Amino acid sequence: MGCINSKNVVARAYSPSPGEMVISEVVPASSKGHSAWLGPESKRGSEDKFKKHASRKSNGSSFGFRLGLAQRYAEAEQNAAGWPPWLTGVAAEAIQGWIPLKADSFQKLEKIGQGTYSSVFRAREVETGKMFALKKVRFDNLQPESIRFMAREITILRRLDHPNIMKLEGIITSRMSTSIYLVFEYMEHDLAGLVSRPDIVFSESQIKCYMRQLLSGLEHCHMRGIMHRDIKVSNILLNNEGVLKIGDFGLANTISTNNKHHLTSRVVTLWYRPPELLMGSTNYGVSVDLWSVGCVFAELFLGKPILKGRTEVEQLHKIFKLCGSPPEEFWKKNKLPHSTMFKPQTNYESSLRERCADFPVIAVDLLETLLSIDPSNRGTASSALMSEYFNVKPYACSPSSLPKYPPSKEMDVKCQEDSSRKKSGGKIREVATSRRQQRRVPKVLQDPNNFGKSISKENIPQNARRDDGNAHLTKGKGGAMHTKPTMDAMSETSQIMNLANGNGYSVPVHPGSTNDFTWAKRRKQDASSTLSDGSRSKISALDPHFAKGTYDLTNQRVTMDFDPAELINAQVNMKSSGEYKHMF
Ligand SMILES: Nc1ncnc2c1ncn2[C@@H]1O[C@H](COP(=O)(O)OP(=O)(O)OP(=O)(O)O)[C@@H](O)[C@H]1O
Repeated sequence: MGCINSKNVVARAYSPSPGEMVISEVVPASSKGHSAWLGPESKRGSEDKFKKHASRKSNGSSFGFRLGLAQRYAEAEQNAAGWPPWLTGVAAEAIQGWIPLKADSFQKLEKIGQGTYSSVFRAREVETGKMFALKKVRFDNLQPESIRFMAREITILRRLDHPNIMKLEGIITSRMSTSIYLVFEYMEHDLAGLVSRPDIVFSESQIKCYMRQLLSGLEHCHMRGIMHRDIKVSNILLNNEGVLKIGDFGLANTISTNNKHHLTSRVVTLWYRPPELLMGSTNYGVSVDLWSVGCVFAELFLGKPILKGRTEVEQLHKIFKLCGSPPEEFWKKNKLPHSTMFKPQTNYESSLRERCADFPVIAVDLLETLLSIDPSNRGTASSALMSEYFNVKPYACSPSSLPKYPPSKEMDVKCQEDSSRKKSGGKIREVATSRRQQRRVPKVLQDPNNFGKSISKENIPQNARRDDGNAHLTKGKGGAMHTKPTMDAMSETSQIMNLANGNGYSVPVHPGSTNDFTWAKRRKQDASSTLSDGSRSKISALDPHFAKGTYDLTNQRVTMDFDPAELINAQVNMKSSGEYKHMF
């Protein structure tokens, strides 16, 4: 093993062929360079050793022993490179061939993004002055499943290499650290920020330009066997050169080719979630992303989300009203877990063409395909790119001709909304308070350790709440009130537990909502309600039951048996221990 000095090195993954696990190389950041690195040589050394062990014909136990030794050797090598043992111990493949970047190589600037389970900061690389985005991912380093879940985002990002996919430049951590920052190129905007600006109206050729880039990035993901599972405007980033990149692979997963593996249906942010997931499908494919792309496409024209449900029931109701309720064959063919519960008694005709009367007809043709209730009718990213929409005038403009906007992010929009709310004062606060009270009543959380036993939000220990310590109900982008992440994650967990346990289905119903989904309300089996911020994804490494319902990249079933409240507790403690305070 060579001398290792991680200072000022960047870790880059080479372009693997489709489906191949990434083996990466590490190169010095600059010609001024710093000493040796854990480069191909040293990696090759360990691989050769491994092969030697593996190729020798020996009995099973001896092979297992040697394999264990090889893994330990690789782990020790990674620890020596500066990776923390809690990471190398459970997710060595995610960081294979890379060296951690050092925190003091970056000057942390302002916060530019607040995801449900991450905070994103703008940062300047000290040596080059170049801007980067640092995403601090929340997870619990004491829980292997939580680490593995977080590492999955890294492994997936390293599998991808395309101009329209956010590139992972490196990872900041250290042997002593309990946290991780993912280092990305800095992007000035996200599509949520641009779409919600009233002064920005996209032209047809601009929309085509964005859509072409979005579909190209997605085509690459799908061809590499990855489904994103959280396509939405705030996960679509843009730089000042007009280049669009798909970001946030926190919920991404590999495509299950043989349909043997059950995937979780608790993915994709509500407003962008396809009907099959709302109805509990567990053997879906890349078409879930195409539905979300359809929602984004419509939002580019409308300037606001096309399907803004406040609950899962309402979301599905809105979908059927817009796209038409599916024919009888659909229900027979798809056999979705909750179809009997969600099958509407009234048949709806599609109202998409009326609703999109102002869009170009050719755009609605593509939109109709993407927003097909039946996933098999949505086509693929490649077929969308080849559709007539892109082959008629006005053609897509070139990215470089797109106007330059002042930095606009989802977070900026939220801040503006917050400050204008504050300015407008008491009246709105009153309304908000009464809405909050209204919502608090039915919000009952299932104790994940005790099926059927309900615990109210107020009973959740203070220190199990998220470190931002904000009020638990805030106003979302679209104005809908929503619960804060911990509550979301825990309520999500309880629902998953309900389903997994065959406890029936807690149909989420918005109090006082007047939608005509009475058939769903009638089937409600308890008072639980999932009130979501439809613009936020909700599952993460802090939600063990998400991991439970999904597969890691080695297709191993993930099992977990710990209490999410404890897990969150542990994380709060970890944060307050201050080990990392010196860093930023
Ligand atoms: N490379 C980047 N450059 C600039 N801003 C970024 C970058 N990556 C993320 N952001 C900003 O941070 C926000 C949150 O990032 P991201 O979606 O990766 O986090 P998340 O926790 O998964 O969010 P969510 O819960 O909304 O899915 C983005 O919407 C975007 O505004």
